[in-house]
Amino acid sequence: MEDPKEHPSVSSERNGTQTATEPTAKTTGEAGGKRTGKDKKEKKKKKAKPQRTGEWATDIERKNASFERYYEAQNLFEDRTELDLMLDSLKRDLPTTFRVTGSRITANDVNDIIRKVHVPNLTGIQHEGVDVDPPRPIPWYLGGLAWQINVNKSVVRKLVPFQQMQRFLVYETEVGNISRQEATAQILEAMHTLPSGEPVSSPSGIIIANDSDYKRAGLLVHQSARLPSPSLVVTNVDASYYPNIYIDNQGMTLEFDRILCDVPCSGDGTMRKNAVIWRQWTIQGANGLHCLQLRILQRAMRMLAPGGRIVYSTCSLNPVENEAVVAAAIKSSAGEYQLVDVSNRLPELVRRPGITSWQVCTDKDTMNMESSFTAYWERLNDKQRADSKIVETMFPPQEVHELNLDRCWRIYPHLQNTGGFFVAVLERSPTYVLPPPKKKHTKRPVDDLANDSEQDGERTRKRARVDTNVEVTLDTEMADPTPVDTEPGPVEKEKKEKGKGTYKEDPYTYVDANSELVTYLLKCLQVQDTITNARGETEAFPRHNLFVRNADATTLRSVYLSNDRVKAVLTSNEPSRLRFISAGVKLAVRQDAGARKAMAQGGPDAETAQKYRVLHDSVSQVLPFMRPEDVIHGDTRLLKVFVERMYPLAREFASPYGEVLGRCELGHHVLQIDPSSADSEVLKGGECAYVIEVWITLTVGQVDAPTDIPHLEVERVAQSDAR
Ligand SMILES: C[S@@+](CC[C@H](N)C(=O)[O-])C[C@H]1O[C@@H](n2cnc3c(N)ncnc32)[C@H](O)[C@@H]1O
Repeated sequence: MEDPKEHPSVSSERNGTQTATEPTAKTTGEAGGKRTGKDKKEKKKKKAKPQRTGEWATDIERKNASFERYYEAQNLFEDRTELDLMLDSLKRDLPTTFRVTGSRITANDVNDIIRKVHVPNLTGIQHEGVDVDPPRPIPWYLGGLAWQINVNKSVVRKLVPFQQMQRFLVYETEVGNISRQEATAQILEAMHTLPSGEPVSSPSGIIIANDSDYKRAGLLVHQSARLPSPSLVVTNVDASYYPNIYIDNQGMTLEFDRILCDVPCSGDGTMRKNAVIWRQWTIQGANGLHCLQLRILQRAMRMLAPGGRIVYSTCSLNPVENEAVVAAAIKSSAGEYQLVDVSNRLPELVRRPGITSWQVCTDKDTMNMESSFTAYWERLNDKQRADSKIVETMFPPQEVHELNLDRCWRIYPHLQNTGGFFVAVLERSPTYVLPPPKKKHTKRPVDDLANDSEQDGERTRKRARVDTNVEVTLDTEMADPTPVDTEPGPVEKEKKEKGKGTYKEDPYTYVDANSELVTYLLKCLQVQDTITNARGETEAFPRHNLFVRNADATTLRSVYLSNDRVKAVLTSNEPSRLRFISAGVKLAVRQDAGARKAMAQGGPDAETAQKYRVLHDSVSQVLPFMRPEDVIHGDTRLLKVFVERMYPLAREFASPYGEVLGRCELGHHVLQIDPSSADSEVLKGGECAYVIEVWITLTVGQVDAPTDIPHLEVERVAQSDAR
């Protein structure tokens, strides 16, 4: 369920031998011939400057005889013609889909702009005499917040209204209001949304997002930066050996209420957008992932709380990666886990039930397909058995009909013009009693981690009932399908080595909540210690959850904020065991420039200049704790100046804002803009106020100012990161 463009592994870094954009010998006419110096230069140039991913798709032949034979043998459909429909669909480009991010207070406003401006603009137009389909809401997606554009990219490029919408999408994606499908981001959004639909800026739960690939883990940080959250921790470990996560120093471990195992897979369901998979798909690749997928799922099963749920998903249609994994995992749980009947969920999403009979390809050369492990095993000699990479769990187990595999969802591309997916929901019995805890291990080297899972978390764990909203995602994108019957090549080896790299992240150091530094910081941010919230309860600003990313918390440069649960995890675990990559949200940064300038110029505010500035994305963390009179209220004229000017001078704002900003103390301020003041009908209808942070400082003479300003005049200048 991921965006291929975000997947470095499908482009040149994936196989390290031939990039998707490299011309093949066939297309360059090089086959057999000697390369000239010019050819080599050309090739080097092309290598150095790869085309954007996505553009290569059209060059790839969408054919793979082994793939087609493999799926023919699976008998997925009653009628052979349906298989043809599926294969045909896999050969077509995937329509563009996106969703408006649900928890953002702007979600309805952004959706309204799509509905009221872009859809009408794109309705009733034609391209080369053919009607062009306007964007349509995806019927099964909640709240009408997901959209599909069924128009070919080449057409989009030619039609002005589509170009306009494209620009809108790019911009809104950049600021986080629109998202290509990313599971982690969606879970984060869900955590930031109350059941009533109301957004919540500081949920009490924790989400741990993990990827064993360092770059991909970095991508998780990057993607989540669009929805900064004090609840998020990103880790970089092998999910099949995920270490126990302690939440105190007594050995109490975290149990998750929900786990998403979006496991590495062969990705054959993504062929519509990653056409390169047509070329790369091999049976060894798919078979080779089965054991890792099973280990990841089984590790997740041991980290789940009684009554909790796991979603196991792949973007593959291969039963060996899907039903076989789920069946083996349930079987191994000795009745503790079962598949959940989710047939009443998302009724408009067309899908088929999981299957109970499938074939395993036991010989890649002959494409020999078998349905019984016993029959396969019996015909092997000892040497063949020792070398065999085919394992019993790949086959349908004897009790296949008792496992409710029909509760799994198979989402086929031809049913609703989508990619191919597999989804299963597993539940741990609520009555399962965890074994007593074992003493906590501290400061163990990273390589020891396997023990946590293999010798087993179960025996080591103390029962820790933490409340709801504890979630983890144990992976991300399609991994390299390492062939099962070959040694890993140099690229795989290098990747494995990289994964084991030394942990070199900055430490997470919580700041003394009662220190003068924290008091000063909160004063600069105009944060009150306590407020009475909308429910009439007294709520304290979580000053005890402020941390810095260095060992010495006596000077605060960048200040981060987490919630209590994230703090418990960060402070109870050796960072190198869990390999924390990022946690919480960056709240504020020290910005002495304004103060220094004021001092240097002897300006009137030299004494009072504030030093901390809240980051735009964290305004929602401080706003509820600000006194209403400290928030500057305005209309869209105020907003317009910020949109048009990088460093507007106070007097460039129309009255009364020029005067208001001119009187403000230097430093951090928050502006709240009432949308009903907008000129545009669409903006006017918006439900939410625009809130932006503004930093007021002094400027000397002309930064970007009208020429009538005397050169050395000291003036107030306002700036917002929200631009
Ligand atoms: C299907 S993707 C998940 C996509 C992700 N949910 C998203 O929305 O972006 C699988 C990911 O698993 C990662 N991976 C592969 N092997 C892993 C392992 N042993 N442990 C953790 N992650 C792994 C890959 O790097 C890849 O990013």
